[in-house]
Amino acid sequence: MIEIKELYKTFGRTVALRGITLNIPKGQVYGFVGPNGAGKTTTMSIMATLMSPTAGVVRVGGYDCKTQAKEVRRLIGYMPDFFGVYDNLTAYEYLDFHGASYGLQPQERERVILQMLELVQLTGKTNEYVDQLSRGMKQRLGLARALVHNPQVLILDEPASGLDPRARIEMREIIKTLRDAGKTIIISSHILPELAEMCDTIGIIEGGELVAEGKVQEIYEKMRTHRLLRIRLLDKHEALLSRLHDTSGIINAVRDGADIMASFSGSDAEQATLLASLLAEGYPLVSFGEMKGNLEDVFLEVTKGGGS
Ligand SMILES: Nc1ncnc2c1ncn2[C@@H]1O[C@H](COP(=O)(O)OP(=O)(O)OP(=O)(O)O)[C@@H](O)[C@H]1O
Repeated sequence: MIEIKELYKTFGRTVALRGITLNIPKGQVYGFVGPNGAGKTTTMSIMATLMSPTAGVVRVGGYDCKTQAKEVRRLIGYMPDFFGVYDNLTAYEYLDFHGASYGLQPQERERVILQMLELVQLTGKTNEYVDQLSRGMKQRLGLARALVHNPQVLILDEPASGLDPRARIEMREIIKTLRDAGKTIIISSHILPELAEMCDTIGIIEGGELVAEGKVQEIYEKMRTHRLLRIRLLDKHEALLSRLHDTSGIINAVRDGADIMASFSGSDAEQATLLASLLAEGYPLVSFGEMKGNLEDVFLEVTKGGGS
């Protein structure tokens, strides 16, 4: 449904995108993850036909975002990361204005707007002024706006940013409903564990490049350069620490209460050998296990030193 090929974008001397290539099949939820300035907004703006690429091609539903912008716009709903100021417009009027700009006839518009307000749980705020809504409500209204013309593809730029935990959960639930309705969704965020739960595929972008892509677990496996071991023992902690510091493959080892945490760059076989040796050497081990990281750990590892 979305095809990005060798996408480059420069702003003067700043190279914002350096050859991004990705494909998003119909009905998929794709999470775009990266630090500030990585290029998420730039990529999404190009998809939304608001910006032209310097080089490369972006197609939505087979239409070229640069040369067939009108066709692309019919297919997409875009929710930018900033919500503009709309003095003196109620939530209803705001959606009515956008519905009209998509050419929806008054009767149809009314039906769709009421349906959208219900979807984003703003039915009770129909006649409230937009500027008086909370940030979470404004974000939901922005989502309703993006949906007014029933687009097949949704491009959501950090829809949960600045929201409190409860508002984030509400936004996530709405996005799940849209996913279940078969929309193709591309969503960017810094809220990594939430993306992991919602998305089929995650793309990690840094410095204008896609540095990893795949299912959450695949990325984790692919990008992991070392594993974190948690070793619990009855005593001999200091002895084990110095033993580990002299062990090849151990990058670092620290004490954490009754446990020792060690980062280890060896293979499964080397890990098995280490465990067997420690037992043979008489360390009173209670447990020896590998800690599974979440997407946040992967992200930090992948993008270390980048962004902010
Ligand atoms: N209009 C512009 N003019 C000049 N430079 C720009 C412009 N838009 C973006 N950039 C630069 O392009 C790079 C990518 O920015 P972009 O906004 O796409 O990142 P992002 O991943 O969306 O970051 P954030 O999470 O902060 O929104 C940054 O270095 C940014 O400063």
